[in-house]
Amino acid sequence: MKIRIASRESRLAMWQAEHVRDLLLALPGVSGVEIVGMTTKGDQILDRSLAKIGGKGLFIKELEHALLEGRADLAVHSGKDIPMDLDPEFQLLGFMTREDPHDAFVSNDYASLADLPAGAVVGSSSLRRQAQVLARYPHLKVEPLRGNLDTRLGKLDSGQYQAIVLAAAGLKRLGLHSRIRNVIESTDMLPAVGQGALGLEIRAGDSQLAELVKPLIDPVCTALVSAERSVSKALGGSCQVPIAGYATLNDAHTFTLRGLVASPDGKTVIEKSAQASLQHWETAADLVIEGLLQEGAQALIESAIQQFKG
Ligand SMILES: NCc1[nH]cc(CCC(=O)O)c1CC(=O)O
Repeated sequence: MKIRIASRESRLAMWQAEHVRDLLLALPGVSGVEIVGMTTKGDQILDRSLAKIGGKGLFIKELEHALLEGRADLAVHSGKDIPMDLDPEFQLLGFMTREDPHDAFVSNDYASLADLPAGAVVGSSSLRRQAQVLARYPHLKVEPLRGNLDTRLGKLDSGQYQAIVLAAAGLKRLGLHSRIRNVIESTDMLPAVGQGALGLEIRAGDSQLAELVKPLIDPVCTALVSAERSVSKALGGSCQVPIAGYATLNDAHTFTLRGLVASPDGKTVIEKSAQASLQHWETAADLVIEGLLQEGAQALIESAIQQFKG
C-alpha cells in the first residue's frame, strides 16, 4: 500500500512528516510514502495571536481538506494543535511516543527565567506561557512572539527579547538542542496539553490504513495525552484561556495528571492533580476537572474570554 502524508510546510512539520514516513517505510505492507506539503491559516496569519484569530483547528483544516478530497491519506499533527473534537469524517488514531514535553528557556544572555533581571522581556504569544511566567516572575514583561521556530529564534537574536520560551520538542527535533539554556521544570511551567506528542489522523472508516499504521501508536502515550485533552475539553479548550495539562507515569500502570487554569496576567493560578490507572485514565481527568471547577476555573475562563471580545 502507498500512503500519502499531508503536512504543513514548516521545517518542524516537515521533520515530523519525514519521521513518520521513515517509520512507515519500515512496516510490512507499506510499499511507498509520499509527503504532500501545504500551508495552513495558522502559518499564514502571523501578525495576531492565535487567541485573537480564533485558535484551534487553524493548523489542521487544510490537512483535513486534503484527506477528504483524497489528495492524502494520513495527517501528522503536533498534539497541541489538534482540536478536542474532530469532525465525524475524521478519526484520530492515537499518539506516538512522546518527545520531551517540557518548555524550553532560550536566551543568548541568561541561563534561566530566575536569572532574568526586573523588566526583562520574554517573548511568547502563548497565554499559557505568559501567565505562568508572570505568576512566578511578576517582575518580568511578556511580549507577543509568533512565527515558526526559525522566525522566533531570529527575533530573539535580533535583540527584541531577552529570552523566549519554546517547546523543547520542536527544538530537539530540528537539531537545535544547543539553543536550550534550560529545560523548564513542569513545577515552574506546566506544559501544554499534548505538547511533544505527535497525533495521527485519517479519514474515518479507512480501516485498512488504521490497521497498517497501528504499530506507530503508543498506547501509554495515547492514554496520557487523552487524559490531558479531557481537561482542556472540559474547560472549553481554546487558545483564549491559559490552560495547561500534563500527565506522567508513576509506574508501569498508574499516572499522575496535573491541570492548571490561570488568568492571563498570572495573578490567579489554579492547579489540581489526581492519580489513576492508565486503564481508567478518565478517572484522573474527572477528578482534576472537578477540582479545578470547585476552585473557580469557570469564572477565570469566562473573564479571559471576555478580554477578547469588544
Ligand atoms: N505552537 C506551535 C507548535 N506546535 C507544536 C510545537 C512544538 C512541538 C510539539 O509540541 O510537539 C510548536 C512550537 C512551540 O510551541 O514552540
